[in-house]
Amino acid sequence: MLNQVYRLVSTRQFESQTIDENLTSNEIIVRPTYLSICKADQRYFSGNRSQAVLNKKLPMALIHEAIGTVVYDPQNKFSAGETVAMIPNTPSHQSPIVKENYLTNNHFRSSGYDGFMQEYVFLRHDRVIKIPQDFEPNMAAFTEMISVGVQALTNLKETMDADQDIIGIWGDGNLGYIIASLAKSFFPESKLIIFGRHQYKLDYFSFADETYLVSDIPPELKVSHALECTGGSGSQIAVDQIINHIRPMGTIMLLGVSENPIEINTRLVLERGLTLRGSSRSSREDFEGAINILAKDCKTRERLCNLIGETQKVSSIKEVVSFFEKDSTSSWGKGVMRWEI
Ligand SMILES: NC(=O)C1=CN([C@@H]2O[C@H](COP(=O)(O)OP(=O)(O)OC[C@H]3O[C@@H](n4cnc5c(N)ncnc54)[C@H](OP(=O)(O)O)[C@@H]3O)[C@@H](O)[C@H]2O)C=CC1
Ligand SMILES: O=C(CO)[C@H](O)[C@H](O)COP(=O)(O)O
Ligand SMILES: [Zn+2]
Repeated sequence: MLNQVYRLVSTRQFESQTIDENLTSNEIIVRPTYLSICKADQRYFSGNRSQAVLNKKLPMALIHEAIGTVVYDPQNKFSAGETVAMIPNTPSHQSPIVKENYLTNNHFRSSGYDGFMQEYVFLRHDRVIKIPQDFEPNMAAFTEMISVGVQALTNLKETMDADQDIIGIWGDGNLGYIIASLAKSFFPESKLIIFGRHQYKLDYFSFADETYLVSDIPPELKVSHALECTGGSGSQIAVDQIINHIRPMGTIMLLGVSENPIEINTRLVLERGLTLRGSSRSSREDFEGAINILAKDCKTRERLCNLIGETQKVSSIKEVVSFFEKDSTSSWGKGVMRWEI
């Protein structure tokens, strides 16, 4: 079957390429409908990766946050027209120890393998998951990012000590907001404090117990554990600040992506017995967890709808480029394309 794949070929330039695809019995065909842009997509689109990485990974279809409708399922596990979230990570084997999103020879769509900017997506059965009909589609489009939050909070719960008093989140943007929205499901008794750089963004976190501008944190304030959700150059400052505002033996979850290594004050990490744990991407189990939480808790669903930013129908490559440009300058929320190419 001939399929149009819309690949980024160079900075800010997409091309439609025709691929002849063969459906295997263990695969399903999905028509993408709502596609949500991640900061990782923006780094490729704007060329904010090393030339070596760009040479290695491009041309490549972007987008790893998307929902779609089932077109054909040879195993009839899904009916045509059903709405599904597509899981971007495709592991080639299982491990009793390593979670599927950390296995080495993974294929992660839009990171070396074609993402969801396609006419049709051919996926393994276990890489799609049903989305309840009452989920707002622009919010459901970023189920993957919500599943990343489930993975991070699950990892924190696995690693932290018995002190559950105060959970601190550094980062007042998309990832920080998602994790803050999920935190009460994981730590209902804990106090939630958000640390950000913009008061107008912190104002969205009205459900948190406290918020602070990072330029104005009381020196004596200490959190039990923290999640760093900043990335880029901000993460070095954030991690340094967390180390200075965390209790002994606290756990720091690292989620922000930086192009260059960051410096960490290891002397204080040792002195305070801190644990740093990386958390990246997510597994099918995290998608199931995210959907279960949202299906049961419409308040969290509504809260996450506050994260819907720019939305637009796109029916040409030109409109995709202009939407990426618009998203890159948007001050709040997730940009979501209604895919009509
Ligand atoms: N680990 C994973 O699996 C995933 C990682 N990510 C990564 O997470 C990072 C954040 O993504 P996203 O939330 O979408 O980005 P956003 O830009 O929406 O949010 C980041 C926010 O953190 C603020 N910030 C920067 N420095 C600090 C600091 N020192 N203390 C507190 N806040 C700070 C930023 O302010 P300002 O804009 O002024 O810098 C911005 O408002 C990115 O690097 C992204 O690639 C995203 C998805 C999954
Ligand atoms: O956004 C993410 C997951 O949702 C990851 O940070 C992203 O997949 C990292 O990929 P790359 O190394 O290609 O930037
Ligand atoms: Zn992402």
